[in-house]
Amino acid sequence: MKQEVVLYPSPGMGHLVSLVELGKLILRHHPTFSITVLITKPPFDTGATAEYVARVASQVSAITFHELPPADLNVLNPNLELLIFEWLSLCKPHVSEALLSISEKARIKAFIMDFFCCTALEVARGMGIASYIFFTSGAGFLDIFFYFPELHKENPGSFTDLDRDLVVPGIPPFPPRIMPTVMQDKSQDVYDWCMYYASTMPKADGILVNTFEQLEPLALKALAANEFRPGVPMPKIYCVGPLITVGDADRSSEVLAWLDTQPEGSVVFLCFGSVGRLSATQIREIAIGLESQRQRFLWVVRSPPTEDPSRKFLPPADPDLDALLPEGFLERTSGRGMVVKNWAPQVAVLRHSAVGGFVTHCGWNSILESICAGVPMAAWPLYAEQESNAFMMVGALQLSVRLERDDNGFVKAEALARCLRELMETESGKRLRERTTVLKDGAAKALSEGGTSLKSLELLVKAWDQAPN
Ligand SMILES: O=c1ccn([C@@H]2O[C@H](COP(=O)(O)OP(=O)(O)O[C@H]3O[C@H](CO)[C@@H](O)[C@H](O)[C@H]3O)[C@@H](O)[C@H]2O)c(=O)[nH]1
Repeated sequence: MKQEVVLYPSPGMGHLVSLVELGKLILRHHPTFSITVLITKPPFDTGATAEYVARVASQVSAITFHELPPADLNVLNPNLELLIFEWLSLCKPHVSEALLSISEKARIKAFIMDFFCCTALEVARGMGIASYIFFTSGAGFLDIFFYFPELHKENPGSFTDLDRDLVVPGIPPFPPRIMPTVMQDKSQDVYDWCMYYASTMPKADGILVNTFEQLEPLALKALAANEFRPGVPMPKIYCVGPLITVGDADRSSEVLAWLDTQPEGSVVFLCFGSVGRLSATQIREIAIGLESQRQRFLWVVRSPPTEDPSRKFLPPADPDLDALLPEGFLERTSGRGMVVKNWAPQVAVLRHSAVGGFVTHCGWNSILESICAGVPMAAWPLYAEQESNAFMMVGALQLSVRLERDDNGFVKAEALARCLRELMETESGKRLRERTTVLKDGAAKALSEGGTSLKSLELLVKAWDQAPN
C-alpha cells in the first residue's frame, strides 16, 4: 500500500510555500512516500496560489493537490484574520472526508497541518493518524505563541493597555506592542482564536518549525527544555528549516536582466511580502527617500489598500505609477533604479550578485530567503507577527538595521535614506553582511547530510515508523 504524508497549509503564499517545500524535502530523502496537499481556496484568495499549485503539480509527480470544497462563509466580515480562521474551522468536515478518501487508497503515515489549521487536529487524531503542526514562522515567535496562555493569565487586562515589558522564555523581554494585533486586544474574537490555537497546538504529536538551530539557538533551547506551561506536557519540536522555495525565475527576465547591468552588491531590494500594501502617501515618501540618496534600488510597488469593501479582498489592480510616484521620478532615477509592479521573483532577485541589501516587511519566508542568499536586511514590519520578527532581527539575531518609524508606522524619506546608508555604506552594515554570510553557510549545512535539520527530519520519519497505525 502507498505510504502517504498529508499536508494541510492555510491559505496564502506565505503559508503554502514552506509546507510544500517540506513535502519536497521528505520526498528527496524518502522517495517511496507520496504527498497529498489539501488546498482550500477562500473567496478572498488572490489567485497567486492557483498558479503556484499548477506549477508544482506539473514539476513534482509525487505531490498531488486535493482541493477541498468551499466552506459556507459570509465574506462581508471586514477582518481578514477572522475570515481565515472561521473559514478553516468550517473546512473541518471536508478535511475529514478527504482523509477518509485518501486512507482508502494509501496508508497515511502522518498529517501535518499549518498551525492555523489545527481545528482539524481532533479530526485526524480521531482517525488514529499521527498529527503534527507546522509552524510557518520562527522559533522566537513560537516561544511567544506557546507562552501566550500564560501571558493571558498573568495579565488580566488587554495588552494594549500594558506599559511594561513581557517576559517569555527563550527571547529577550519585549514590549507588548510587538505582538500581532490579533493577540493584543482581549475583547476581539480573533484574540480568542489565537488562544485556541496556542492551547490546541501542544496536543499534536509534534511541532515542526521552519528554522535552523544556528539561527535561533536560545529560542529553540527554551522550546526543548519545555519552559512554557507548568504541568502541560509539550510535544517534541522538530526544527526542519530553512524551507524556502527555489522561486520562479521565468517571469523575471526583465528584472534579472536589469540586475545583470548593476555592479556587485550595489542594489537595495524593497519588497513587502505577498500581500503587503502601503498608503499612497507612504509610497511617495519612499520615492523621495530613494531619490535623495545614491543607492541603486529595485522596488516592488503595489496599489495602496482600497477602502471599497467589495474590492477589499480581491487581488490588487496594477498600480498607476504616474499617479503614485513624484512627477519625473522614473526618468530621474533611470539607470540606478527600477520599479516593478506588484511582484518580483524575490528568491532569484535576492540571490543575484548585484543585490546588497533588502528592505523587508519581515515575513518569515522573506527573512529566511534573505539569509539563504547572504543579504542583510532593514526591518519594516507591517502586520501579523512581523513586529516580533523585526524585534528579534534587529536585536537578538543581529541581521537587520533599524528603520525609524513614527507612532503610526510611517517612515519619513530622511529615515529611509539614513537606513539605506547604514545598510549599504557603513561598518555596521558590513558586520551585518558578515553575520548573514555565516548564517547562509549554516543554513546550507543544516539541510545537508548530517546537518541538524536533516537529522530532525529523520527523527520525525522514525517516529512515524514506530507509530501504531
Ligand atoms: O514580489 C514578491 C513578493 C513576495 N514573494 C514571495 O512571497 C513569499 C512571501 O512570504 P513572507 O515573506 O513570509 O510574507 P507573507 O506573504 O506576508 O507571509 C505571511 O506568512 C508568513 C509565514 O507565516 C508570516 O511570517 C508573515 O508575517 C505573513 O504575512 C516569499 O516566498 C517571497 O519570495 C515574491 O516572490 N515576490
